[in-house]
Amino acid sequence: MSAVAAFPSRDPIADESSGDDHGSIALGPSNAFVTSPAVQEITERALAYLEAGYAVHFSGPAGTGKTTLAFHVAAQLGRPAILLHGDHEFGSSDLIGRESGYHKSRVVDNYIASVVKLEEEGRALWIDNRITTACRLGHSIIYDEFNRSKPEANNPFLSILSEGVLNVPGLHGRGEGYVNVHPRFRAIFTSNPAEYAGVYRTQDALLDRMITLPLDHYDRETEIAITASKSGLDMARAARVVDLVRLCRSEGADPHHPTLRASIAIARVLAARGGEASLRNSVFVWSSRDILSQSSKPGKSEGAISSAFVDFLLRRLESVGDAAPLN
Ligand SMILES: Nc1ncnc2c1ncn2[C@@H]1O[C@H](COP(=O)(O)OP(=O)(O)OP(=O)(O)O)[C@@H](O)[C@H]1O
Repeated sequence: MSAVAAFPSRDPIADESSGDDHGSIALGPSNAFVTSPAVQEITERALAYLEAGYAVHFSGPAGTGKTTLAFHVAAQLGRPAILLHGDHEFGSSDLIGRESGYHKSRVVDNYIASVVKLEEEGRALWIDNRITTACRLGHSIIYDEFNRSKPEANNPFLSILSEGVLNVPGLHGRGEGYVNVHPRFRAIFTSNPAEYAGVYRTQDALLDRMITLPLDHYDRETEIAITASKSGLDMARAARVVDLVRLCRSEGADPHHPTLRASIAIARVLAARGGEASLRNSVFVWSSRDILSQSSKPGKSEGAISSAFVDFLLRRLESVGDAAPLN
């Protein structure tokens, strides 16, 4: 376990700025962030691509640590970051900006007493949205679950990522129709697999403009370290919890459920209520049954995890004691 160390220091979101920067946040490292060889390796690959000027995309099933990793990597870039969550109601204007009202000014020129000149100027007001702000100021964008937005809403990224230019149609009339992307602008995307509910298939042209790093569930050691760090449970009991959840993934109908979130949830209950991670502790038994059966897909009987199945796995785990994990 010594290879897995907690990343020291402050909270992930250290500072929230306001004003012109449209909600950029200053990111710092988190006390609870766990780094392990697996986490370090993927972080280094992502940073290498970002530093070379590419956008990075973490794709993978739910609960594989994509969002947490995106924040961690963005923090290493040392720039303010803007967070966006994919949303099927987004249109491009939600990302790049929109007209907002009308600015009217009236000039009365009575410099020469006998001549009164009236000039009226009208101009639509433009409000930058988050992508435009990030492009102008060279901030980083974390676009979480970007494929929950309709593909056409994400079209502004096509020219940003290939030509370094953001096309802002609303500003065309006043000679500002294009924003040159600041050289320090970077984008980190995350996505869930296309077969998930509420997720759109991404246009190939956009995928072609980013470097995709597929994430899977972390190795056992990393999952134990994260579970212990997020719950406050000791490593030995966190290991039992993680073994149960991993066994459930490998023996159950869905290799992606339950996730690390279930390990963290069981571990938190155990940390709060106390007792060992064994069949002899009713807290461990009922929390495992409740949390693992919740983690099966709601409304779907196929792949559902029954209490009887959880009990069966608990007995298997008990039978090996502290011996090598079953999975
Ligand atoms: N390196 C890490 N250190 C500490 N906690 C972590 C780490 N990686 C993941 N976690 C924790 O694991 C859980 C799942 O991680 P996260 O939300 O990043 O996954 P995700 O892949 O983005 O999930 P989803 O696709 O469902 O949004 C969270 O509670 C998160 O805090």
